[in-house]
Amino acid sequence: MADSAETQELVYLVTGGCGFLGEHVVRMLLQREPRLRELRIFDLHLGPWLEELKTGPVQVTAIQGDVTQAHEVAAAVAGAHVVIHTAGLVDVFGKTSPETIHEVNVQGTQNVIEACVQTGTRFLIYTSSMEVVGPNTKGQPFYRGNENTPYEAVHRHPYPCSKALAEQLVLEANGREVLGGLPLVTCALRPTGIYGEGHQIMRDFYHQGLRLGGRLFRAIPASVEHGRVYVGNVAWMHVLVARELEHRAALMGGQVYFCYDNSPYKSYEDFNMEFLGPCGLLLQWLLRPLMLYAPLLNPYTLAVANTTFTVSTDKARRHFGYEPLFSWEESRTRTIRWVQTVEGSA
Ligand SMILES: NC(=O)c1ccc[n+]([C@@H]2O[C@H](COP(=O)([O-])OP(=O)(O)OC[C@H]3O[C@@H](n4cnc5c(N)ncnc54)[C@H](O)[C@@H]3O)[C@@H](O)[C@H]2O)c1
Ligand SMILES: CC(C)CCC[C@@H](C)[C@H]1CC[C@H]2[C@@H]3[C@H](O)C=C4C[C@@H](O)CC[C@]4(C)[C@H]3CC[C@]12C
Repeated sequence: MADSAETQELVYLVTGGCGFLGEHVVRMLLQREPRLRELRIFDLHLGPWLEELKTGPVQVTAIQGDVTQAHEVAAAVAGAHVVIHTAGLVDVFGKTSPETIHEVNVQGTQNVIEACVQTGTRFLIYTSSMEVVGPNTKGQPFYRGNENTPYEAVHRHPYPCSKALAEQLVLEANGREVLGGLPLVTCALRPTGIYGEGHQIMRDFYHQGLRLGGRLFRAIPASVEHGRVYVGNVAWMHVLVARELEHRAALMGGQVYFCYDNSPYKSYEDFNMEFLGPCGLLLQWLLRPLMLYAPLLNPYTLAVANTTFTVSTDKARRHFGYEPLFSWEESRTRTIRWVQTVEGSA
C-alpha cells in the first residue's frame, strides 16, 4: 500500500466496471495498486455497490456512459493514464441483434482507441476472449494450446466475430502516436470461460438444479475439456498488465495473453459440479437432457460446450511475472461460498 499521498499519482479508467469481471478488476485495483489516485468506473449501468468504495483513500468516480458514444468515451478517458476496456455485450443466446453486438464490441472499442489517441492516454488493456481463437465452426479441438499453437480460427457467430475484430483493432493501434507525441501501448487478454463470485450462468444452473429437486442432467460427454479460469485471477492479470505495460512496452505492446490459472481441466458440467456439488446438487444421466437446457442452447453454444478448448501456457509469467493470486482451492472455496449466498440456496 502507498505510504504517502505523493506516491498516489495514477488515474485509471475501467470500462464495464460494473460487470461480472469489471467489478473484480475495480476491487482488485483498489486493493493492489498503491499508486492509484483516481479510479474512474464507466458503465452503461452503474451498481449501487459503488457507493461503499467512495469512502476510501482513492477517488472513485462513477461515470454512467455508453461506449458507442464517442464523446462520452473521450470525456471519460481524458486525463487517464491507463484504460482497462472490459465493457462489452456478452450475448451468445441471440437476445441482442448482431448489429448491436458489433456496435458495442467493435465500434465501442474503436471509440476507446480514438479517445486514447486524442486525449494522450498511453496504455490500453483490452479484455478479449478465448473465442477469438475458438472453438471454430469445424469443431476442431484445441487441446491445452498456447498463444502460438496453430489453429484455424473461423467464426460465424456475432459475438466471437466482434471480439476478434475488436482485438485486431486494439493490437493494430499499438504504436500509434497519442496527443503529446508518445506511442500508444496496447495489449489483449484472452480469458477462457470465467467463473467465480457473480457468475450469472452458474447462478442460473444452481437455480435450475434446485427447481429440479437437487439434480442437474449431463448433456455433454465428460471427455470434452472446457477451459475455465477464476475471475480473481483474471482481474489480477489485468492489474499486473496495467502495472507492467509502461516498463515493458517493447516486449508487451501489441501482444495477446491467454488468461490462465491452476483450475483443473474438466468438462463444462463436471467443472460446475466442483461448486454446485458441495451446495447439494447431483449430476445425473437422463435420456434426452437437452430439452431441459433449451433456453441456453443453439448450434453455437452447443458447439462451444461440446468442443475441447483448453490452454496451457506460461507466456504471462515470462512476459510480466504473472502467477495466479488465488490457488485452485481458494478459487473453489470462494466460489462455493458465493453460491451458498445466492438467493434460494438450501
Ligand atoms: N464471462 C466470460 O466467461 C468471459 C470470457 C472471456 C472474455 N470475456 C470478456 O470479458 C468482458 C466482461 O465480460 P463479463 O462476463 O464481465 O460481462 P458482463 O456483461 O457482466 O459485463 C459487461 C459490462 O459492460 C457493460 N456494457 C455493456 N454495454 C455497454 C455499453 N454500450 N457502454 C458501456 N458499458 C457497457 C455492461 O453494463 C456490463 O457491466 C467482456 O468484454 C467479455 O467479452 C468474458
Ligand atoms: C449443459 C450444457 C448443454 C449447457 C450449455 C452451456 C453453455 C451455455 C456454455 C458452455 C460454454 C460457455 C461459454 C464458454 O465458457 C466461454 C465463453 C467465452 C466468453 O467470452 C463469453 C461466454 C462464453 C461464450 C460462454 C457462454 C456459455 C457457454 C456457451
